[in-house]
Amino acid sequence: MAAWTTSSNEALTISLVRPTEDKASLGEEESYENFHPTFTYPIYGEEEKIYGYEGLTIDLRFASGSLVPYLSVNYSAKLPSTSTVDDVEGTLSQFIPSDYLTDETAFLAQVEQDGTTFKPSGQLIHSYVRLSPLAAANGKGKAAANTQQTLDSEDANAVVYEVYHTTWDTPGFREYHRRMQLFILLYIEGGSYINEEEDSWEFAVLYEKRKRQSTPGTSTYHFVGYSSLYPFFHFPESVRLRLSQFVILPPYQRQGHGSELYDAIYNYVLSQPTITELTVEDPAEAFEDLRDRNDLKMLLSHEVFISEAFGADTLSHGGGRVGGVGRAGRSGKGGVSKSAPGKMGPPVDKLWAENWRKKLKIAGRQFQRLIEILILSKLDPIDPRPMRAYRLQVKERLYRFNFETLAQLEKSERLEKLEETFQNVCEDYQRILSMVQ
Ligand SMILES: CC(=O)SCCNC(=O)CCNC(=O)[C@H](O)C(C)(C)COP(=O)(O)OP(=O)(O)OC[C@H]1O[C@@H](n2cnc3c(N)ncnc32)[C@H](O)[C@@H]1OP(=O)(O)O
Repeated sequence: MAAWTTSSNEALTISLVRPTEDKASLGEEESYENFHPTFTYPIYGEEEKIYGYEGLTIDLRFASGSLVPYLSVNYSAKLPSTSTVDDVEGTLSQFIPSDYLTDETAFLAQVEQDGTTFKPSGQLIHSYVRLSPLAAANGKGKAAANTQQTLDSEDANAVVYEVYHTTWDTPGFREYHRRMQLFILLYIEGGSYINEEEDSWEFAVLYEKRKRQSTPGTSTYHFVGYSSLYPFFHFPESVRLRLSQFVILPPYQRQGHGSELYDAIYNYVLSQPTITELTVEDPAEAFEDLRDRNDLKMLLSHEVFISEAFGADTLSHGGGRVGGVGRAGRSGKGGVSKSAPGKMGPPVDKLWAENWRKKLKIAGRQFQRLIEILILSKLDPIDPRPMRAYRLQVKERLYRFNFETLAQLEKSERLEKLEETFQNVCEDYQRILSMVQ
């Protein structure tokens, strides 16, 4: 039986294919082809196994910009068709647009055409510049690599990345979304397709933009990842934007692109007067880390917030930073006297915190956690009074959050459980703090 059984995660390879000219300018370390999915259970079943083939390969390629798909299923031997032999192409085809290509020549022609015709649709909301992986590997522009923000987009070694905001009304976007949504199934545990009938969905799509050597002044675009966002309307006219799905494709992961996409969405939320809050639906652990890290960096670089939080002279002592972290900082020094005590306590001034939470449009529980993390970063563990106040503040939140479970326990058990949870939370906060150092 094992000989005829193949892991669907291993059999399926994904490629993002660029036009020949754009491929030629890539370095060896830049590979956008032949990577694997993390999950295929939504397609091939819980076991992620395909039965009935030997030497099975499922070659799923996408034109790197337009994401036009090409599918080719190959094998060295196949059992006679029975109900137990899987229909590899038939099964996968239910999850991709029906007009996928199976003719390689037609696909490669589409890829070449992409080079001159494909442009992202929607509204440009954010762009940033990175040193190209080739230049970084060759040690060019080392200084620029360390201070990405200062790299000029016109620099020959620069690659620009752009984030576009779209809705279903964006021309051509419905078709585009049908091509990219497969990545949600392949990379997000528990991910599923969103309902196209719901009109309100919004999206933020991230592209790499490369200059074309042969035609100065022109660029090609390559898909990096995206996020889907759902606005919940609240009476009378405010909106909570819920980040629902978020994916950066494997060749682009762990290079800071997820952080840029998240920041782009957050800044979009700040710029929209009707949106009051950014919330996140059921975040995966890796995404929680990304969110915590970016939210903390934002707070630490906010001079007014930090000076109010920890006292007016915090900044002059560099105290807004945790272990020396923090960007150049936001401008503005508002109304804090030199001797003003910090509002963080502990315990934190709740009214003050709630005003900042609203201003910064961060969801309630997330903001409470961020405040707790920041307080912990300043606490002297051997000073008993603030330690006690901190423990009570955190435990009060934990108690409310876990009320149903805790209320069923005996008092002594409850206290023990709360203390244990508190210790775990502090440990996790220390881990998060070490990520922003
Ligand atoms: C609500 C939801 O949808 S939850 C589901 C989230 N999505 C998924 O799980 C799908 C699969 N995973 C992914 O799509 C991605 O891995 C994400 C979204 C989780 C993270 O995106 P990434 O682009 O990899 O994140 P980013 O690069 O910004 O940060 C990740 C790491 O890269 C590091 N990093 C940041 N900037 C750079 C840089 N310039 N160069 C190198 N590494 C960097 C960070 O330190 C971080 O490392 P750490 O995780 O060890 O602390």
